[in-house]
Amino acid sequence: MAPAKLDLKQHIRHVPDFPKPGILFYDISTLLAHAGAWHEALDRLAAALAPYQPDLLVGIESRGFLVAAPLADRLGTGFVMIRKRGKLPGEVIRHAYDLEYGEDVIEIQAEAVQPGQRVVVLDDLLATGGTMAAAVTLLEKVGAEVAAIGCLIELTFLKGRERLRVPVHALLAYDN
Ligand SMILES: O=P(O)(O)OC[C@H]1O[C@H](OP(=O)(O)OP(=O)(O)O)[C@H](O)[C@@H]1O
Ligand SMILES: Nc1ncnc2[nH]cnc12
Repeated sequence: MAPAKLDLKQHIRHVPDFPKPGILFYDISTLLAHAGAWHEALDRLAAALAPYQPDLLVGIESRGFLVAAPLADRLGTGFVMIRKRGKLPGEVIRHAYDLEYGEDVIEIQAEAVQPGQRVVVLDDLLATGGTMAAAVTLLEKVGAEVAAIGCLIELTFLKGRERLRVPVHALLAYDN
């Protein structure tokens, strides 16, 4: 008999009312802290994303770095950071996007991606999709071909996927 598949959801901690009242926070710290579960999560994401044959993996600050960097090593690709305003040295390309109140700015180093390179973008969690949609727009601005998106967790009830025009691979889905 094949061994039972590891239930990765058992390694996600749910923290009510963080960072504000009414928000249920899906904490990946417990997954990262468990060597076997983290290894398995990376294995599964690597298997889902390898077929896109990316030249580069892109991680979104900050928890996206934790996913993208080890995965890039697995897939034998380079790793590129998308960071919040003012964190990256040298020439940067930026994209400003609207939040519920105000705006946010993300940046990438101007030379990080060559026009036409295939990239896969990673984050820990897809909620409203605002962060990921902004990252895709920024990558398109620098001429990248965004082949796919990967994340550990998708909050399906927020319908973030509907804002994205590229295939999305989420390891774990939560509908509330
Ligand atoms: O789909 P969205 O509604 O845009 O939300 C998802 C984003 O929110 C969280 O990042 P956060 O801004 O909390 O930054 P962090 O990774 O540095 O904690 C998460 O890591 C995603 O990047
Ligand atoms: N509910 C949530 N849990 C963890 N990270 C998040 N980022 C956006 N929403 C989140």
